Amino acid sequence: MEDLESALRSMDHESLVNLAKSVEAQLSLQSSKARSGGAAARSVASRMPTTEEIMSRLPKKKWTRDDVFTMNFKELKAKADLEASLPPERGPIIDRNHLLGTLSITQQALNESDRDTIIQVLVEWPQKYSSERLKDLSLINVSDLMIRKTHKGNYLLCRTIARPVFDGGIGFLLGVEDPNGNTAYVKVLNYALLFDADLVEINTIIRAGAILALREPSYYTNVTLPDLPFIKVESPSDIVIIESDNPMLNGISWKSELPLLSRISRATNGQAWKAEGLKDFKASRWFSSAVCFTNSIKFGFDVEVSRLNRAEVYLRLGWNNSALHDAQVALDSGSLSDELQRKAIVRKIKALYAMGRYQEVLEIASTLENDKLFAEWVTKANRRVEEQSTGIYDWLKLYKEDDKKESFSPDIADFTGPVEVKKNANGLRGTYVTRDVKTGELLMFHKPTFSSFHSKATTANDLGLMWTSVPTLKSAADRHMHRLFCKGVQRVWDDRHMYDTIRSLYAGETLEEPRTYPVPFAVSPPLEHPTRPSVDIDVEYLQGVTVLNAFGVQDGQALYAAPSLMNNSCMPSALRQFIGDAIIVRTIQDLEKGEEVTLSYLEAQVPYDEKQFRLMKSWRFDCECGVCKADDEDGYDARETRRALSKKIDEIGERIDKARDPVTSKHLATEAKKIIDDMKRTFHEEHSKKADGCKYELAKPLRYLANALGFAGRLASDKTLIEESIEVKMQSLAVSGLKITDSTLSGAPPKGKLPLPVDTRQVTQFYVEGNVATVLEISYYFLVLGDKKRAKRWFDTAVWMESVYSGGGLEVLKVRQAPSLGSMDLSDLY
Ligand SMILES: C[S@@+](CC[C@H](N)C(=O)[O-])C[C@H]1O[C@@H](n2cnc3c(N)ncnc32)[C@H](O)[C@@H]1O
Repeated sequence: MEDLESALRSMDHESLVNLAKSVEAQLSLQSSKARSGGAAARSVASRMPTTEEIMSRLPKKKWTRDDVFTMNFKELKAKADLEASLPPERGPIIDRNHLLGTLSITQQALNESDRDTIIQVLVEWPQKYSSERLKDLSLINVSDLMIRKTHKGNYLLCRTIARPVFDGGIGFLLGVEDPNGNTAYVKVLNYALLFDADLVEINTIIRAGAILALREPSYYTNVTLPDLPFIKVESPSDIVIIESDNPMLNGISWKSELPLLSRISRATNGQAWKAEGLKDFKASRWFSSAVCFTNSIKFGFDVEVSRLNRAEVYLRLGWNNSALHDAQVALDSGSLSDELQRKAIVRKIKALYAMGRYQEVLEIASTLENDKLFAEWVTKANRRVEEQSTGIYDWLKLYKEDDKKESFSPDIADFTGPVEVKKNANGLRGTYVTRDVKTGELLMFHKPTFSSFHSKATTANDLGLMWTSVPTLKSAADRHMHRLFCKGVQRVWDDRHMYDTIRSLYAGETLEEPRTYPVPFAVSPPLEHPTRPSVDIDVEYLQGVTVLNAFGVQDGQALYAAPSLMNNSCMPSALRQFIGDAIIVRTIQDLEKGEEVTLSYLEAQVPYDEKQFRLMKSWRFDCECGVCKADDEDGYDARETRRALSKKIDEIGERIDKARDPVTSKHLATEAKKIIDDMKRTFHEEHSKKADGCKYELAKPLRYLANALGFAGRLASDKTLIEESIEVKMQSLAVSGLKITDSTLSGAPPKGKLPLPVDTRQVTQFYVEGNVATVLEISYYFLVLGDKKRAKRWFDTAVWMESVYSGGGLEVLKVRQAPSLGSMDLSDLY
């Protein structure tokens, strides 16, 4: 801090007070009025309005794309467009002390911020990134910078004059100078790899005195501090950290002296860099550890060991391509001892395995099968090869592990079934089956492209985030989506093919058209240096893809490539589920070759108006599936009545769950029945026909009613009530999309081997755990009634349903339906 402190000391009292005021002004302004990304703000916690609140402001409204666009973004976009239309102008000369003082005070304010502090970030339009090679750009200086201009064809060479300040949100604030000693203020946004870093790591990557080349920099006015315009670096690939011995510095001399602190490097020889690398490795500072080992390699110290160490660090960062390369170079050196050679082979295998190149793992490991470790790799890789080609997995083991572990990432090979991506007649791209498939067929089981578990997120550095992205037309009141995007930056860092794949996913209506999916395979070169990504990262596109395609998984969020290409239907043909952070997509109805595979983006029970609003707001389309059309035709007033009745029955449901005697249960059943009858009247006559019987909002109320009837029936040994309960349970399944072919309650079932009492060409549209439980309850009630045959048929139906949903059958049913099975003795049936 010496440099900042001495700068502050050199200012007189009045300038200090003014400086403090201006920074405060900047901070408080940002709390009430969002500003361009990356600055701290003290403010009270605000929250996003609920759907009810939004809808109450605009009742009886069918949401259009324009409504949603207008709400927040039109004005912001107009402002950004206006700013962009003004001519560039020369900025003021920046006073070094003012810059250093601002950085220092900002750091102080951040240190003193409490947990309630929320950073408001407004991501403006468009975010820039350069795709020109540094060597094709020509040098400019600070005095050449023009405000409101992106300096195409140029790079700015500069070095930092203070430690970077992480603003707690999405940016690092830097003070820099050019070789002439002229200073500039830089905001480096989206440098995701350092957001969870500690000071040691931050200062290793961008140390005070670091030389930077900023590719095609953009210069902006600072509205709150007009004498501090800033360079905004939005893509982490635009900031190139230059080593002091880089030939491009030949002939460059720096006019001003570096402050003392900046002259102190963390290490000055290879041995010391290696030791620092090991220190960082032990402290899980992977990124800076990779930089330290890169330095020890450069100094020629213990090169192959350092390279192998770096390979291990790369594996931890998910940079498998570069890890593979390092391990291979070490092996090719021919200088490894037996022990190091073994390490190199293991790292190579780990990298190949992580990339899904199981055949290559087998080729290497099978020649070393006498070694126990390699024999295990052979077993694992063989299993993965089989999974990849057959789609056969040990579901029972996976579900059990998922039950036990938090933040679980299963060790599986990705499987993709008979699907292809193509456009329909309206030009909408989607996923289609390439052959006839049966209900319950596995279409995809994929590990995430990148994921972020909430429980694993470190919050040591950052403050709350209120994030509004104009390009993606999205806002978020927490940092989970932003964290996922950061994982995306890390994921594409050393993987060109993955980056191309991201570019082929839909990023929203305001951004470029996605490229064709799937993309041809591209070999990625290994990282030249850990701080230099192999791709030019279009952060705006990556953000768009992340917010539009992310799936919520247990305890986090994840992005998957192929599953992002499925469109929505509220009568979906497939269902997605998760085991840990891996996604499973299965059909829930028989499909003919060429039919579309659709998922429901929202939960079944969401009422139409909320659904329409959420689909429009988040994905900007109006769903035209049968259920939505039928619900739309019911009319707003009928739907409003239905919503009010739904709320009412939820209250009765709570009382039903608490009831302990048959009289109360019977009484509640009568109340529930009346409300359900009223709800049924809110669906117009043709609704069933148009929506294939689906009336999702009735499912839960019917279950409440059935529970009340069943409870009363069992306690009072009243056969009629139990039968009534079975009947209502069947109705609750039917309104969820199950086609019941035998709803008889008594009498002789047909002779011979009986089919199930349901049409197995389609299962309920949603996997609500309650659905399988409901079928088990029907089975149990038949058992109570002494009808073992029907009990068995319905039990077999539950096993079939569970197999459709999970691929697992009876044993998986026992795991997933353990709570239901624990409360009913069905052991006679299996
Ligand atoms: C996750 S993507 C689905 C795949 C996308 N169609 C593509 O080409 O990559 C979500 C976007 O697809 C479009 N979409 C999904 N379901 C739709 C539907 N039922 N009708 C119209 N557009 C839909 C919307 O533009 C939505 O924002």
